[in-house]
Order: sequence, then C-alpha cells, then structure tokens
Amino acid sequence: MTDLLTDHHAAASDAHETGPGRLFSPKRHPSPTAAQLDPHRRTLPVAEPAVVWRHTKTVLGHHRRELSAVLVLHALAAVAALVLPLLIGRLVDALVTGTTADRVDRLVGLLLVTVLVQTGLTWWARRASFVFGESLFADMRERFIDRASRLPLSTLERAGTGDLVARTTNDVESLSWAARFGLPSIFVASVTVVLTIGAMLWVSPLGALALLAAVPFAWPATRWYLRRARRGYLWERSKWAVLNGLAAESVEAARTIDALDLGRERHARLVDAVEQTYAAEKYTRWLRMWWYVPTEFSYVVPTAVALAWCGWLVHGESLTIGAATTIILYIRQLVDPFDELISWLDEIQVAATSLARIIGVEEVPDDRVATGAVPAGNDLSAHDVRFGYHANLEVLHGVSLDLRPGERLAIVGPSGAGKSTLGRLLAGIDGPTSGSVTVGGVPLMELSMDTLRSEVALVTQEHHVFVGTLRDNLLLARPSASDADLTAALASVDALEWAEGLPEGLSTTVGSGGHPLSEPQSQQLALARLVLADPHTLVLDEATSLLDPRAARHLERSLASVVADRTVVAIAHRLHTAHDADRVAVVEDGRISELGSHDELLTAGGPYAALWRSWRAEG
Ligand SMILES: Nc1ncnc2c1ncn2[C@@H]1O[C@H](COP(=O)(O)OP(=O)(O)OP(=O)(O)O)[C@@H](O)[C@H]1O
Repeated sequence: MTDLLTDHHAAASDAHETGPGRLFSPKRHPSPTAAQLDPHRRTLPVAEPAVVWRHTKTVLGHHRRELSAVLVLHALAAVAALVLPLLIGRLVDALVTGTTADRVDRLVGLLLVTVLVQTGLTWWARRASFVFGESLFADMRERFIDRASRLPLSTLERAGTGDLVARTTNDVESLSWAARFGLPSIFVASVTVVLTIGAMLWVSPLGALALLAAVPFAWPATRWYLRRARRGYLWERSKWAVLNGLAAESVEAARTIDALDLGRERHARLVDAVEQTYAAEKYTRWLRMWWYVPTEFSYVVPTAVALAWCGWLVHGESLTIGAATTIILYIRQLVDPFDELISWLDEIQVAATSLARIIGVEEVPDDRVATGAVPAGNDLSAHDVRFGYHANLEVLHGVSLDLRPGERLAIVGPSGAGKSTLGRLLAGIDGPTSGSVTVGGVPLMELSMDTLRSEVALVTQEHHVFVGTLRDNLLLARPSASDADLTAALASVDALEWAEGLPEGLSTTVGSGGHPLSEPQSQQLALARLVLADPHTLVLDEATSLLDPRAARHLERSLASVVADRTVVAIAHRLHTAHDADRVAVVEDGRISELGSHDELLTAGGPYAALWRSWRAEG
C-alpha cells in the first residue's frame, strides 16, 4: 500500500512510457507539469482553492434557508432509516429471550410504519435538494454569463475563444451535474453516515469499533488521490479547451482551410491536441483506478471484521445477539452512502476544477472604468501614446495626433509599422500603456462601452451575422430603435430592397442555420448597424474588402453614405486612399514620421513621397 501511494511527481519525465507494464505502475505515470497546466500565462485565470471556497460559502449563504430545510429533512429521513435495524435487533432479542405474539405483531407493525415514514421523508428531502441544487446552479450560471459577456476584448483575443467556449460548455455542464445531482446525494449520504455512526456508538461503542477496519484502506488512498486530483483535472480541462477551440475554429474556417490547402496542417494540430487530451484523461483515470481499489476493500472488510468481532463479544456476553444484529445491519447500511460519498468526491473534484475555471473568469480585470464623464465635443486626440501587446515589447513609441472633426485622415506606412494598432487605440479597443487617447477631453478608457460606441467605432473585416432575426441583428447597435429607424438605416446603406424581399422582412431569421445572406449583404448589415450606432468618428481598417475598389459599386455607395459627415481615419494599405484624404499620417516603426496633405508630403520628398513613387511604379 505504501508503495502504491508514493509521490510520483518526479515521474513527469517518463511522459512517453506507455507500455502495458508501465501503464499500470503508479510510479511510472506522468503527472502534469506546470507548463502543461499553464493556468496563468495566456489563458483566462483559474481561481485558487481558497477563492473557490469563499465563493461557495457566499453562494450557500444566499440560500441559507433552503439549505437548512434540506439538511433537516435529510436528517429526519436518516433517523427513520436508523430505526429499522434497531427494531429488527429488538425483534431478534425478543425472539431469543421469548415473547408474546402480540409484541411481535406490534414490532412488525412499527417496522412497516417506519418504512413508510422513511420513504415519504426521503422523497420530500430529495425533492427539496433538487430544487436547492437548481437554484444554486442558476445563480452561478447567471453570474458567469454576466461576467463572460463583459470580458475585455483584448483579454479574449489573447486567450483565444476556445478557452471561454470550454468554460461555457464543458465546465458549466460539469458544475450543473454536480449541483443538480451531486449536492443532493452528498447531503443524503453525509447525514446518513454521521447519524449511522452515532447510532452504532449509542447501541454499542465496543461493537462499533469494527468500523475502524475501513480506515487503513480508505484514508491513505483518499489522501493520495486528493493531493493529485486538482492538478490532474486542471490539466484535463485545459487540454479539452484547446481541443474544443481547434475543432470549432476548423469548422468555422472550413472554406479558408480548403482554399489554402491547410487540411493536412489542421489535421496534424488536431491529432496533437487529441493526443494531449488523451494523455491528460489517462492520467486522471489512472488516479481514480488506484484510488478505487483500496476503497472497495474498505466496504467489504468491516463487515467481515464486525461478524468476527461482534460474535466474539456475544460469546463473552458483552453484547446481546440483537445488538450485534443491529451493529452488522448498520455497517451494511453504511456501504451505500459511503460508496455514494466516495464516487461523488471524485465528481466534486471535477466540479471544483470547473468552478475554479468559471470563477476565474471573474478575476479578469476590467480594461476600462466608466467614470461617467461626458465628452465636451467630438475632437479625438492621441497624446504621447505608448502601447505594446506584451510587456517589454512596445509597438507604439509615443504617438501624438489631433484629428480635426469632419476630416478624412489616412494612415500609411510599411507592414508591421503599427498602423492597425494605432487604429485600435484610436477606437478605444485597447488602452495605451502610457499617454492618452481622448474624445472631447475624456479618455476613451473612461467611457462605458455604450457611450464609446456612439463616439467612435472600428470597422474591421469582421461583419458577423448573429443567429436571430434581421431586426435583432440591427438592434444590437441601438436597442431602443423602432422598426422605422431600422428601415431608414437599411435604406441609407442601399440594403432596403433585399431586406424587404426576405421571406419575413425584418423578422426573418438570419445567421448560421437561418436565411443565408451574401457577403455584400452581410457587409451592408454591418454598415446599417454603424448608421444606427451613429458614431461621429470611424476608424476604417482598409484591409477590409469594404474599401476594395473592385467591390460592387453599390457597396461603395453604401460606405460613402455612412462615412459622409463623419470624421474618418482610414488605415490605408493602398495609397490611392491616401491621395483622396485631407491629411496623411505616415507611421514608421511605431512613430508618426510625417503628417500633412498628399501634396505637401510629396513636395517634402520624405518617406511618403518614396512610398508613393514605388506604389506608382508597381501600379
Ligand atoms: N494581437 C496582437 N498580439 C501581439 N502582437 C501583435 C498583435 N497585433 C499586432 N501585433 C504586432 O504589433 C506590430 C504592429 O502590427 P500592426 O498590425 O499594428 O501593423 P500594421 O502597420 O497594421 O501592419 P499591416 O500593414 O501588415 O497590417 C507587429 O509587430 C505585429 O506583429
């Protein structure tokens, strides 16, 4: 047993030992390394056990009344269950010492009533537990969804959506299972175990000693298991998150994968993710296997010991046959709840890991704090802005820029210079590490998301159509808009004709699985959303096909009507946009090296003039 329960963290180097002889040797199985767990690097945070415990206590505190009712009902049901062996013991003693038929009838009648009462109480207690588990789970889920839907975009981009999707699906499901079925079973089992042991001690403390025979089997094995389970399940969950993310991404990007012939590469990555998930699953199964064997012994051995021990006590007249019968029945009666506790202990480990991952989402710091300050005007300014996606790797090195309301400013520069990054900062997606980006004198990071979107918006290549009606998709931009507003917005981007031609007009379900929208239609929908949000400044990333000169003429018209009367920052990857702009900012190596009109910069003969000449030569 001691050999079996030795600490094997050092065995991580044997990660590739998978022969059958090795597989079942506890010494050889690889445990997760810190790098494999990787809970804090690029993934979302995982709450520490103390935080999980504090959170659980708080949530239980909110349901104190239901919890007390559940415990009292289970205690009553357990007491009724304990009366049965006691009555049977009395019956045995009465029969051994001699009694009347009348007394036997009374004891049997009492037995029947007890069975009925116990059944009724158990049903009631279980029902109360289910209701309790459901409301507890509903609370936790609501908190999680609330936080998850407000996560900073930069955090999500860094962590990847796979991790959040895994927490929303696998983890919530495992928690739901534990809350709905685990908690009720644990209540029943714990109350029954405690009361049964109490009853055994009351009947005969000496006879109850037989129960100690379970300890050498159950105790060390459980300790050994619990020491490793959290790390094991965290490892398993993190690998599932990677696998889920890869699978979802592969399905979403199926067309691109086909077009670029990336099938083989995706397959290799999926196989690698499956292998890593398999290794993690194998580890936790291995833990359970070595834990279950001794615990199974702990169920059987005490009954055998009790038979011998109580028999010896009866022989020495320290115990009546009836009391011995009661003790042995109690020991048998303990097996089921004990087994239930042991198997739920395992599920609870999984659920606790899931809970730690779910609560971890709450630990993501907000990237903005809405102060309630109201911008005094529409002028957008960047002042000495520095920013990097990673610590020690600055991308923007002190950028200052004052936009003139209503102007069209093109940002040009070599690839990787920081143009898109500057665009993200000007649109308030990311906050500067130092310096400030303000609108009407208020830093963008001090505006609520709703206010921010009515000031400045980033138009990217993404024009996602959400599953829901066309109306729902438009209302996202302005929830208070009337149907007339929506129709006007669609008309302004030249989309009314096809929108009215949909089977149910604004009420047509679009998005994945709904009525299919063509690429230009999806783009117009995104533009109509912009019209509804009505920001005074737009940051257009020209990488988007929205500005592709080969795009359909009506799309260009749609865009033109959206940008009219707004301040526009166009991140120009083709210089013809710069030619049409009021001013051009040249970004080189994270700095603005030139700023002026097209003609001024050409006359200056600096970097812009060189870029323009080489672009003309290529064109
Ligand atoms: N999400 C990100 N995480 C980490 N690094 C990033 C991220 N986005 C951009 N970078 C890095 O920041 C630097 C500037 O990138 P950015 O996309 O802003 O340049 P760009 O001038 O827009 O280039 P391009 O014209 O090729 O789009 C590059 O070194 C890039 O690798």
